[in-house]
Amino acid sequence: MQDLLTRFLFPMCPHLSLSPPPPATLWLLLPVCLSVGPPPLSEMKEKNPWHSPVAIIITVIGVIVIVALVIVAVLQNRPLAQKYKYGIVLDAGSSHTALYIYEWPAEKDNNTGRVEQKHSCKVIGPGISSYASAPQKAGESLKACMKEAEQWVPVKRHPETPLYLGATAGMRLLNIENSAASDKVFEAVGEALQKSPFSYQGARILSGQEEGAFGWVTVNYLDDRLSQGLETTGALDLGGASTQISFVSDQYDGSESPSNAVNFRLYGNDYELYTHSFLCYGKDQAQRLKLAHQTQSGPNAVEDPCQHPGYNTTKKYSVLYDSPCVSNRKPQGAPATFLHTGTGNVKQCQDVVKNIFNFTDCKYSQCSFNGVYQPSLQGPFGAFSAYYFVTSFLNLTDTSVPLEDVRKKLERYCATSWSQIVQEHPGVKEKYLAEYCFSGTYILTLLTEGYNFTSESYSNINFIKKIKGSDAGWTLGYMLNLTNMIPAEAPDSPPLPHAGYVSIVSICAVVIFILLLFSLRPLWARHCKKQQIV
Ligand SMILES: O=c1[nH]cnc2c1ncn2[C@@H]1O[C@H](COP(=O)(O)OP(=O)(O)O)[C@@H](O)[C@H]1O
Ligand SMILES: [Ca+2]
Repeated sequence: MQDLLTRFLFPMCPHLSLSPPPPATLWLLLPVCLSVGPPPLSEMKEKNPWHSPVAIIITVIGVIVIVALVIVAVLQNRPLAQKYKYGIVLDAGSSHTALYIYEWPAEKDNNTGRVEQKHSCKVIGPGISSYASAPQKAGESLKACMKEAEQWVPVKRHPETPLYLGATAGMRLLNIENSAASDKVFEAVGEALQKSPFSYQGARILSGQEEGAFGWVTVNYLDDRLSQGLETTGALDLGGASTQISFVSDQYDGSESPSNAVNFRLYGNDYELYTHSFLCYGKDQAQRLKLAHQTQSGPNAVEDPCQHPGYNTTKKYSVLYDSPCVSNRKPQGAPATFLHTGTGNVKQCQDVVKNIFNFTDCKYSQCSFNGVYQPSLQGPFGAFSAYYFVTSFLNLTDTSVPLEDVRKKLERYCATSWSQIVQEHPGVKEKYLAEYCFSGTYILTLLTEGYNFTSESYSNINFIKKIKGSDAGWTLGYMLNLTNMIPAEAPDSPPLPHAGYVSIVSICAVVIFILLLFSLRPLWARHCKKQQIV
């Protein structure tokens, strides 16, 4: 460009200098060149054309315009001090409650992948359904985490921050068992949350379908699959009282078993999701189902292949049967307690676990278990919550390891004596330690026999806890839905990023300026000639 100027424009005004100026000053000389004609020959020696008022004014204006253009371009593109919005969701699960704080840039709500988990807080104590006989305590238990949330959300954002509480299978079961008690727990929890400075939006029980579908939304949102219209990931959630499976299958259009269909239109794409929640098939209730089955044959003692050899505990029948999942199976004339001992045999454990599933009744073209329709599995799956806790403890999260090797590893673990297990894991709660052998076996049985994962499709499962720093679970999907943060249609975006737009406008301005100079060239040539003649 500068070369062009030197070769074509500068010679137009030979009166300005005998030799071309350095390239950097060429641009500044242009307006001067244009504004001042060559002075009469008589004046050439005494009057410097640079001192003409018109030249000075035009030079100053030119410089101001260029500087303004650069400032505008720079200011427009500087990273803005980001403002954030917040949302809080309490996951009132059967075993415990957890609080999640989400954060997203205030101006860009609609952009996918923008909402992130800022903080989480684990409520001390059991799940809210365990407070049926003392509901006030359910409300009190949340206070510490609510105080923590007040520290994490900036004070000026408190009144506009929505706060939701969603309860899952623990409260579903309490509601079945004693709906008055469940109402009282919600009352107490509502009272406690209303006292917080946040915008409390209510507490309710999620349906199993919602729990499954919002888990699927979370996983796919965090993976940016929804906004980009990519193939989706299925979601497998294992809780304490229920378990969910959700995925998109080409085979499923909702016509067979419509009750399993959830339809979404997200970012301009339609999704027909298959989802099912199995109440009582979370790992804690599944353990009860299994024990209920085992106690049928001999009510005084249970020799359990799913417990480690040397495990020996006395358990209360009243505790085991205190759940609608098993309450109708209590053996007649059962004693108050039974002796629970371990033999540590995975193959036998698998057989006992299989007893809690019904694989025979199916009125559809195909089923998972208990007569529930399930289309053929498709695509990758993210398995979270207790799927992750158990497989990570057992070092079984690597699904590229053949299923046979996974089973062998589990066999060795279960056959280890209880005293050795306790000794090797001093920091792990005994409640969890006592159940990993069962939970590992249950997970493998549920996946392979229940959902029909094969040795090949098993490797499509990813055991995950977090995706890009946010926990996998239903809470984020629930909040995105309630705050309308995922648009049904893809948001229109400008064809060019801002920096590109500014650059192109600047280049165009310069090109137009140069073309203008070229078009004026003959005029100037004539003008210069005239001056010389005079
Ligand atoms: O560190 C852990 N190790 C093993 N299991 C865990 C750990 N933390 C949580 N869990 C289990 O994860 C499950 C979480 O279930 P949740 O309380 O969400 O029930 P829900 O989803 O059925 O309502 C429970 O079975 C709980 O015992
Ligand atoms: Ca859960």
